[in-house]
Amino acid sequence: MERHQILIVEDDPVNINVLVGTLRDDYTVFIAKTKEKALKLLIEKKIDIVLLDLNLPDGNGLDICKMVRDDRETYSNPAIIVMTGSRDSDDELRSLEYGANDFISKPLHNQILKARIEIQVDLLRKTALLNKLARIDGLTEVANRRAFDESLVREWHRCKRAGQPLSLLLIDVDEFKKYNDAYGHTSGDMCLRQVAKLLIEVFKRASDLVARFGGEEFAVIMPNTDQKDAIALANIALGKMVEKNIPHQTSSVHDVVTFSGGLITTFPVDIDLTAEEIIHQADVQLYNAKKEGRARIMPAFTQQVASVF
Ligand SMILES: Nc1nc2c(ncn2[C@@H]2O[C@H](COP(=O)(O)OP(=O)(O)OP(=O)(O)O)[C@@H](O)[C@H]2O)c(=O)[nH]1
Repeated sequence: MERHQILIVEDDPVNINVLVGTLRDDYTVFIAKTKEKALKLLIEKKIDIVLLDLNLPDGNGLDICKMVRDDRETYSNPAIIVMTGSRDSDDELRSLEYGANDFISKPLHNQILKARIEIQVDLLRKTALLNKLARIDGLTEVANRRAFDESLVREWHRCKRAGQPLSLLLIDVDEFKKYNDAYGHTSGDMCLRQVAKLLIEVFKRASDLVARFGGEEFAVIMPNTDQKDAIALANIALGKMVEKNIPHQTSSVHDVVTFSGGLITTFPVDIDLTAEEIIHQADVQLYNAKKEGRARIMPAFTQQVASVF
């Protein structure tokens, strides 16, 4: 099971010793005795839980709460449990208002502290699972459109910064309406699952993303992939599709299921394209592939377009 990371923000050596002794067997523990060190660790490490003392030598612990909650891009977004010797209910209220998840009074009771931490860990696990499920297509179990949209924007920014090309392949199963009509919707579903499985097998780099783009359309984001490699991979996928030998007797293209692909490679990388424009250009190539007779990949470099939308 995943070992969670806890950051103890506390300057009292006695408290630190007690906390480390209580937690080190079950968690990876980091210690920050100042606000500054805590913020540094929250940038550098993926911290899951912060145990936060309010009175720190260089300021109030609640400043950390506020900064972390206001800037989720910079800091890891941990669960925060405020610990304080104060019995003041205003402190408790303010902690919660500043984004703390829980508040616990000192002196700490080890078992209660551990139980409170476990509640937060359980919530983190459930949230992570929900986030994952919200990005998966139920039928094919590849990334869904939402995950695709987020990934394309993120990867395109990253490739531009790194001066790398990005290739995008849009795939549409040929004459799929006829397939559904001939073999039934359930067979159609099974066919889409097989296409997804095949794409995952071909586009297997950790940075590649295979997604269901909609209906019988799939998309593959290939960061840091030039046109030559992207064409080669797309053609391997098409070859494997034919090899799968899924009968499609009513297709005018082939007697087995095939697909058409529109491929775009951003080149040069510094042009001012939006993610929507990249999709649009891949879609134009997909249209061309269909027009040219289907069961083929139509590649192109991106062209600067005046306005697409
Ligand atoms: N079985 C199944 N069919 C789907 C699903 N999503 C979309 N479709 C079907 O996919 C078909 C797409 O039809 P069209 O857009 O006309 O395209 P096509 O028949 O593939 O024709 P071309 O793209 O021109 O080759 C429609 O009949 C949709 O009902 C799905 O999840 N399961």
